[in-house]
Amino acid sequence: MTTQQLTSEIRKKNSFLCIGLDVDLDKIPKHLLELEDPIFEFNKAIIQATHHLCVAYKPNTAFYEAYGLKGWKALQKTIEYLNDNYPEIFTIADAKRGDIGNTSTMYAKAFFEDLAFDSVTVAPYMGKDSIEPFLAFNNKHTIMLALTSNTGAFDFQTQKIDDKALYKHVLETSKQWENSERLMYVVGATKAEYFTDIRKIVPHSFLLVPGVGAQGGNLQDVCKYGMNDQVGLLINSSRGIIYASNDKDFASEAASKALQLQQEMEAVLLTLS
Ligand SMILES: O=c1ccn([C@@H]2O[C@H](COP(=O)(O)O)[C@@H](O)[C@H]2O)c(=O)[nH]1
Repeated sequence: MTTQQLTSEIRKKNSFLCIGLDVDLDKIPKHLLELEDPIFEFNKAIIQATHHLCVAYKPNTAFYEAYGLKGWKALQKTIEYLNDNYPEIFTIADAKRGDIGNTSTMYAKAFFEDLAFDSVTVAPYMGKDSIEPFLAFNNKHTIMLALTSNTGAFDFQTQKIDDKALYKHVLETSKQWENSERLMYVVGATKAEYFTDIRKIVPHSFLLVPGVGAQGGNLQDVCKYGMNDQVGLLINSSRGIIYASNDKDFASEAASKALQLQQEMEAVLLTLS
């Protein structure tokens, strides 16, 4: 999917919501556990109830890898279900990969070719030759951690090298890499006060913004400081939506939570036009 297609979907749905599919078998409704593939059945019900309210889904691969082969199969079925039924929806494998070049190429093949995700998250720590193999894939997007939502972000990311915060070095340096127009960046919603500086470095890039909902990030502040003239934001909520209820009404309750966020987004978008 191209960024133009993503932007047009945002305009069509008046939404830049990304729903995180972080499935924890201890948190999903008990009646699903009797089914052959509870993880996929949970995802399918959430997707059916919310697809008209969001433009992206983001399974975090940790929640699938934790269940071994059956978890990986559920991830595969989920992405196939999305691509077959909702090809207009942007898909993100939140896997935070990155390694020496030949290994990164295999990670990229796993997520872009085998699983056919539109994008994958990567960690910048190993530098240019660990990320360029992902960027080599046409019409795919590589979403690099810039300033994360957790408190540990202050351990390294905001520390200064030559009087400049490390996350700024990450943003500036990555812009020089081959096919850097295929990069997007992760910036936590809990770091709203940093968005103005970040937009000075990457004014046109899409930012994936986790941390709204369960982590307490503020949607209005993120929009105020992080939005560009193409919107340029994908705001993620996982637990705040998918675990709105752990009873038989889980999908409709998830849809209610997604609707609240979509309506807030629509109100923001109206002020732009
Ligand atoms: O800085 C980051 C990077 C990734 N995440 C991931 O996003 C979701 C957030 O889930 P919530 O339940 O909405 O808090 C989860 O998969 C994280 O691993 C992040 O939170 N912060």
